[in-house]
Amino acid sequence: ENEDQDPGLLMNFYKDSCPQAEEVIREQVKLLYKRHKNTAFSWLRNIFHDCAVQSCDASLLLDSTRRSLSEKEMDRSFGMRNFRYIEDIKEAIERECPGVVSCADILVLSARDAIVSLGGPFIPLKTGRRDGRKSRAEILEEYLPDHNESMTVVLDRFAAMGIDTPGVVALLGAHSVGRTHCVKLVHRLYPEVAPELNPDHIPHMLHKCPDPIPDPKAVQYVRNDRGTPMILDNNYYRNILDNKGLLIVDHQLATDKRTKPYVKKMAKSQAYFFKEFSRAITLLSENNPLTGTQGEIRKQCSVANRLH
Ligand code: HEM
Ligand SMILES: [Ca+2]
Ligand SMILES: [Ca+2]
Repeated sequence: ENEDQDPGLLMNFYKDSCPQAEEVIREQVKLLYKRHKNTAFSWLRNIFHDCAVQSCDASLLLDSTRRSLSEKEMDRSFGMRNFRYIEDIKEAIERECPGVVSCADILVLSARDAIVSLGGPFIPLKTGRRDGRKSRAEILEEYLPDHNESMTVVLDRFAAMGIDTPGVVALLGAHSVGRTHCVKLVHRLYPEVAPELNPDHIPHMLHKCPDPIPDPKAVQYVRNDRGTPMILDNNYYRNILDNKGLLIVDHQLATDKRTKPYVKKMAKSQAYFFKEFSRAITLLSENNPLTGTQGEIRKQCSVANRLH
């Protein structure tokens, strides 16, 4: 193993080994989006949950085994969905170039293409990531903030990846699409409604989450952005300034004096939001990857390769 020959991440890493790789992923993401719009939310959430937990190494995609618990089973991953469709993308790629393109790169590029499907910016991203061999479930909570985390902790966790305050504010803009299940919200509604919540938003939240202890099997949720639920735009910032943020972390983003100035700026300018979002997604996507001869190219995204 010669470390000097590892070029690390590169633009179009597969240009010789699998020239059609990025195109195949783009087509698959588009096809899946046509059939199931919410796949795009999942690809966007995946890049956070994989890359922020130590490395963009597709550890998130591994299923539980007899020996180890999957990251997907952890409470922080609550509500994550559509993992089986990542395998469809992987299978399409394997048909073209078997054993060449990592699940880690598929995860990152599917997020990139999902952002475009949702009306967000096109973000050029490097490739060349390799797949990790183990779940990081046991350390996941050290990296992923909880929904009611303090802004100090949130900013610290992102700063450790080189993502600054405007970058964090922009990334949380991902909550301009998708949904939040009632289990993550009822503590703001019962026994008393959180006083900071906008009174115009409360009846809707109570209607969607009528039980203080939601049945974990019932799919009860509130859309993150009632205005433009399917579009990645700066409406999220207007919502949170209007006290319509669903999670405590969303609300704090609009009130903490470190983040509020950027929230206001992004609420005013979609262009500024997109610029900061693109920069922060790039940093997130390059967090501590495995490259060169590290890790492996998984055959199937949900299981590590068998060693002989
Ligand atoms: C402090 C950081 C964050 C916290 C605490 C957080 C927490 C959450 C929670 C609790 C949900 C609701 C899950 C559910 O009930 O189904 C959610 C949804 C979502 N999050 Fe985050 N999040 C954070 C940052 C991010 C980032 C950085 C991204 C992407 C760049 C992201 C993308 C999403 C998306 C797209 C959804 C909707 C998923 C769907 O509808 O399937 N989040 N988040
Ligand atoms: Ca990971
Ligand atoms: Ca929106």
